[in-house]
Amino acid sequence: MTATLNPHTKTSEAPSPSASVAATTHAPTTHAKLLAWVDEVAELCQPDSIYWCDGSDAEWAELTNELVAAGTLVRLNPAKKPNSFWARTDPSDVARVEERTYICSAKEKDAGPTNNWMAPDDMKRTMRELYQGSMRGRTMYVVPFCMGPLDNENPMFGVEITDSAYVVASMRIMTRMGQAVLDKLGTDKNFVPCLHSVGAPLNEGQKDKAWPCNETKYISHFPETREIWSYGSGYGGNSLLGKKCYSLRIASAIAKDEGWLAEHMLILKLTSPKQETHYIAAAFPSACGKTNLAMLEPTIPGWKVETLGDDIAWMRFGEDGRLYAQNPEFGMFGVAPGTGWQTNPNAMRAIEQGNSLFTNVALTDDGDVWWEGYSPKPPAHLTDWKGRDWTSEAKEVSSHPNSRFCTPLSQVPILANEFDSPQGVPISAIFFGGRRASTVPLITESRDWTHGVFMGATLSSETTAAAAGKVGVVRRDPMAMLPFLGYDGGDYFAHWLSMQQRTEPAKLPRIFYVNWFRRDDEGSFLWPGFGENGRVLKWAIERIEGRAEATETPIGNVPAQGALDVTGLHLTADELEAALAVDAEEWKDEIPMIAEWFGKFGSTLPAELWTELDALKERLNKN
Ligand SMILES: Nc1nc2c(ncn2[C@@H]2O[C@H](COP(=O)(O)OP(=O)(O)OP(=O)(O)O)[C@@H](O)[C@H]2O)c(=O)[nH]1
Ligand SMILES: O=C([O-])CC(=O)C(=O)O
Ligand SMILES: [Mn+2]
Repeated sequence: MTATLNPHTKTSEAPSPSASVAATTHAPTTHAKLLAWVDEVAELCQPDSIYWCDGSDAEWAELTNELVAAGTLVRLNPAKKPNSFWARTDPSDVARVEERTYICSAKEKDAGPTNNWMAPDDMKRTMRELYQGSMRGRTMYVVPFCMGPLDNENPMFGVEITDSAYVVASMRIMTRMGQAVLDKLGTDKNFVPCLHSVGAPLNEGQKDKAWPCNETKYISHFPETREIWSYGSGYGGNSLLGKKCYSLRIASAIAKDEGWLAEHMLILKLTSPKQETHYIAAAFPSACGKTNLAMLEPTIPGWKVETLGDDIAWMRFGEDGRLYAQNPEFGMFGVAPGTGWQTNPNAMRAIEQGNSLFTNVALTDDGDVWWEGYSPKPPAHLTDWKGRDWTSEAKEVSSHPNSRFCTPLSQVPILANEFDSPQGVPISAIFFGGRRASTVPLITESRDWTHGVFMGATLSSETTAAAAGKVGVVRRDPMAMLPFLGYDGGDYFAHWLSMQQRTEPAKLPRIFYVNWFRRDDEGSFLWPGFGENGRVLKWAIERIEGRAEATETPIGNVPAQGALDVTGLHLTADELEAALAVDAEEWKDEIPMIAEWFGKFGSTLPAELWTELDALKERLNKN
């Protein structure tokens, strides 16, 4: 193993070793396939050295020290945020790049109409050229990781090779990683190879940038061979390959083959004052409230939420025929702006304990972080996410709208004990939700599973800063998976519908559609959201328990008058009515948009969904 992790400390007179030799000589594994792959990548990318990550505290300390020395990280004041760091990216590398994300299935039709596609051989040829020598002057890190608990019956292994120490540090927070994973991998277990390079080789003596990246970016997935190749970006969803790339895009393809679901969902445990417990999974598009709902502090007395996951759920059938969910992740990569003591106190409590990376937020003069919504008033002076002086007079916000905190889930004070359970937790309800200023009511209950799948398949939301591109444009985002589907969307809907054949339909979770983001004519949110969303969870659970009243509408069941608990809430009757309203005219306007959306999928769109659309149309016209 190389003594130092940092290529920057390499003296210029030291000759570059032949990397491929180093790969196997000191490897802490005898897994032949893994060794061969590491050799192959080293030969292609030509790093100066190879380092196998063990996941230890000492390694974390060394990595972060070196990132501080390189100017990528700034150590925060330990009295404010112990063992934590501030990172600023290149201003061009701040979010997922959906335009540059590819599903390289063997056949184009298998990627479906919502994904970019290139033939696997063509993509590999293109990317091999880019990877050629792309790690020159750098260390190549080998990061063995596992998505989900290591004691799962079939642990889901991955190995990420990266030339970014920032990625290694982030992967240590986000996944179970290091020597324990290598040990479990043994000599021949399967793993998903994940190759990542920032695409910024260093010539002899060339000074590195604090945030190396490349204008050319590719985030490529090979669903049949279960491989991920990423190039050019160091940012979150583009570079932490265990997250969206593996746990959603590749896992969704695996799940389809094996009869389970890999979804963009939070998982929470809800306990009523009567000590009834229910587990709820909820899919909202990026930056639409998953982390917040997962950690909610209900305002209604006696109700309790505990967290299991804030972004991804893998759901498999248990022996009892119910769907059991597990969070494959180990950390949070949460949206910073808007996270504060008023909105998400549990996230703040987790962050306070430190051991975190903060990316593209602002830095205070006493070495703490700040972002819009962190506290009601900003400090007098900040260093903004671009490294400039910032005061409240500044025209721009201090933190990028997609700035993030990366924090261990173990620090969430309300983490449920079942978090590590290899069985997962049985899901009672699934919520689909989006960010819609109009049309979509606070909560609607589906009529049955097929109707619930229709709700998910037609889910729409305004785009957010979580992806590069325009913000605030309404688009269809089926099951909040539009950017994360590893195969054809029509086949995906069919897979969802097929759950009814895999168990007794009564055992499936009840599906609801929610919208925290409806606005009045002045543009203010109609519903206070955050902790008040506990009231909506309560109604859903009481529906399942058969205790709450609903009114049937053309789009599904909404809370009957008085059924939603609004005790103590400062909301006028008009405001409540507006939040819950189903406006048939607005919904009639949705019909052609849904028809156009469904039309995109051609023959793979299940006929049941067209039938649902026809039935909705009919109900609206009768209205
Ligand atoms: N008005 C309103 N805003 C909310 C609510 N819940 C979350 N938000 C805001 O929505 C933004 C994103 O919330 P998150 O909970 O981080 O979203 P997410 O779905 O976890 O996002 P990703 O991590 O990108 O997948 C933040 O600015 C929140 O403050 C709500 O109930 N009402
Ligand atoms: O993947 C990312 O970069 C961040 C994230 O959680 C999302 O966009 O949903
Ligand atoms: Mn989140």
